[in-house]
Amino acid sequence: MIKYLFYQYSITLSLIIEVAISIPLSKTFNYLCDNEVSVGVRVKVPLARKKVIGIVLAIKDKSRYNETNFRKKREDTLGYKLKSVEKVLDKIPILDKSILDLLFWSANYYHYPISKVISYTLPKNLLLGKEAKIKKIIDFPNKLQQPDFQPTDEQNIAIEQILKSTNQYHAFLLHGVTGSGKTEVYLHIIQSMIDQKKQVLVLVPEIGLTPQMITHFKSRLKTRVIAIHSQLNETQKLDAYLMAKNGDAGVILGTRSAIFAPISNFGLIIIDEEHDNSFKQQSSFRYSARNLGFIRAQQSNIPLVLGTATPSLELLKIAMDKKITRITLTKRAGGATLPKVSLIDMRSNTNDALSKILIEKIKQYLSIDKQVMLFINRRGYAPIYYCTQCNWKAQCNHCDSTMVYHRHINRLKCHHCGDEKIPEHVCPNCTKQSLKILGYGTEKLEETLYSYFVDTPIIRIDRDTTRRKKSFAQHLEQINTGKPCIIIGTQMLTKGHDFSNLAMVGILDVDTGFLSTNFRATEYLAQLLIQVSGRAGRHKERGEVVIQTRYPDHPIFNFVLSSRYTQFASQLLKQRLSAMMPPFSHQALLCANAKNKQNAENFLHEAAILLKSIQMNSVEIWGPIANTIEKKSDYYYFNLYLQSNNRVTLHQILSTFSQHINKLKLKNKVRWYLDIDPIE
Ligand SMILES: Nc1ncnc2c1ncn2[C@@H]1O[C@H](COP(=O)(O)OP(=O)(O)OP(=O)(O)O)[C@@H](O)[C@H]1O
Ligand SMILES: [Zn+2]
Repeated sequence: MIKYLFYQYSITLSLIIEVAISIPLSKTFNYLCDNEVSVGVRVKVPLARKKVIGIVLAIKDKSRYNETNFRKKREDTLGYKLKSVEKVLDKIPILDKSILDLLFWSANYYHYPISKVISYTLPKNLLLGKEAKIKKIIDFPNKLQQPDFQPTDEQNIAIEQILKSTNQYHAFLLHGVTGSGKTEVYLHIIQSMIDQKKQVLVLVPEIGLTPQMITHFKSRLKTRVIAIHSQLNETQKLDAYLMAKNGDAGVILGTRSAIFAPISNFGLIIIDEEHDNSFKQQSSFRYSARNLGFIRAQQSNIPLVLGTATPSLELLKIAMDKKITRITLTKRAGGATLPKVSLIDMRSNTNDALSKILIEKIKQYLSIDKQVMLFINRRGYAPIYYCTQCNWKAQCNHCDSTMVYHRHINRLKCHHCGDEKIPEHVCPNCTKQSLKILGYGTEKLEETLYSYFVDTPIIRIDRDTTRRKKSFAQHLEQINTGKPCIIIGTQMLTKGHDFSNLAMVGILDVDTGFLSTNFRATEYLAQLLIQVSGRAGRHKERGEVVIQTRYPDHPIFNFVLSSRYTQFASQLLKQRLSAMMPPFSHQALLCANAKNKQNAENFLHEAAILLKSIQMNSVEIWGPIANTIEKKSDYYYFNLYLQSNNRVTLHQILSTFSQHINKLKLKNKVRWYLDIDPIE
């Protein structure tokens, strides 16, 4: 009798639930569940012969079962027999409604399966079924340290204006010149949120910026500050996730993936260095954390502040359209002025990395105990290893690219696939002993500088010298002592850093930016030049910037020399408008790659035919076109571009396409992906 009652009880509670499982499958699965269950909790379910963890996405049938329709309901729409959930792992949902809304929105917009979106955004330990419990809570309270200055008038206006719009969606572009003290504005608005018991999410582009930003925030804010980024171990990741979720952390600071952090009492989102490309993920789930910032702020009905000295054309356009409020900080804080910028014409200079004028200037600044930074965006010793007799070049066997010589390991390395080899001694083509290196990378620059400045510390910061976990932080510490030194910096050093004794910046090699086929290259170059220049002279004495170039007549320099980024950007916007390119139109990219070149290209031909058959006026299709680097790691890459003035139409065509993609004959012979709002 007892058994019978139990049986009946469980029948009356059986529900059909939809579950997302973190396996590389795009679809979701239906299960029967006999227990109380809510959307967003984890469940353990049978799949094939395994037991796996999944997240409940929906309760599909709320009507409870009775014996008459019991048999019918145990099958799903395709007639498959449903299996039962083995265990419900959580009482409180791991993903609450607000975060699920964001994940569904993202899956839909990026045409990426919801199960994969979830497994990308959830800490691994949760996906493995571990208990949702904090192991080590971050220390609090912090030792506070107030600054010895008051906000400037411009900063005060910015703070007031933003604080007027709390408790509602409102997007602000905080456009402040380099060194204008945007961080100070952030700190004031964050503290005001904390006082109202709200949590704040802060996104920064570069992982290297997080430790110093965390220290700075901890010294100023009366709240627990936590970091979310890829260098945390799995326990730390779970702890951070849960501290954000349960409200223990007042500030959640992280790189792009932190946009998916669960936040219970959301008050504000800040995205620093909004223009930076690292907010767009360039593999698997190709989302833009900056664009999702807008969606998340709208869904949570809170303000969004995007700060930068060099706004992206996207943001300048929506500022023109009055969809975002632009606030400007026109002066450097604390009395500093913008640096003096000059050009050095390198056309008469042969192959030397450093012009004589630049070497003289470095000497001058070091002699008055200042620091100097040289920017070069190429790591390794030399980018080309070639034969002076027959012009043979060391190429990667797997990619369409030359191999870069790295002296400290005496290897040629491919920067695309990571392949390495010992350099040949004789030319493999003409067998002569006439092999040489050409060009400069950070390693060779370091060596050259040593020959001129024997006693000066040289700090090289690139991916090779910062591979170890704490090495970047150690280098920064050394710079922050303020002692005279020469810093060799790559892209990693361009953003956000505030070195108080850095007086001069030399920009050695940006000319490759003029040769790029990407229509955004000039925009990026202008941003890079202004950002790198912006590291000089941020405190008191005016700094100096010297740019070496073989294209001194390029119009971009007119603007950069006089720090007129906005005017330059408006010109670029006009060009984009007349060509109807983004941000005046919307793009998507279908990329296919395969070991067999023909398959990759033909798959896109098939795809183009399918897309054209969907009949959407106003969507243009171009391609297939071979990728700029056609072969990477033995795979051939081809692109098909879709463009439309109407975002909705573009997404409709992509949805229909996704539903019919199984019809494409070559589908299983290629790897393919969709990239929405591509930037490369
Ligand atoms: N009101 C102020 N008075 C004096 N100094 C200030 C003031 N506000 C900020 N500063 C100082 O000015 C320097 C630059 O500030 P911050 O790093 O925030 O600039 P930023 O706007 O983020 O620049 P970038 O875009 O180049 O990163 C910092 O050293 C900061 O302490
Ligand atoms: Zn390679």
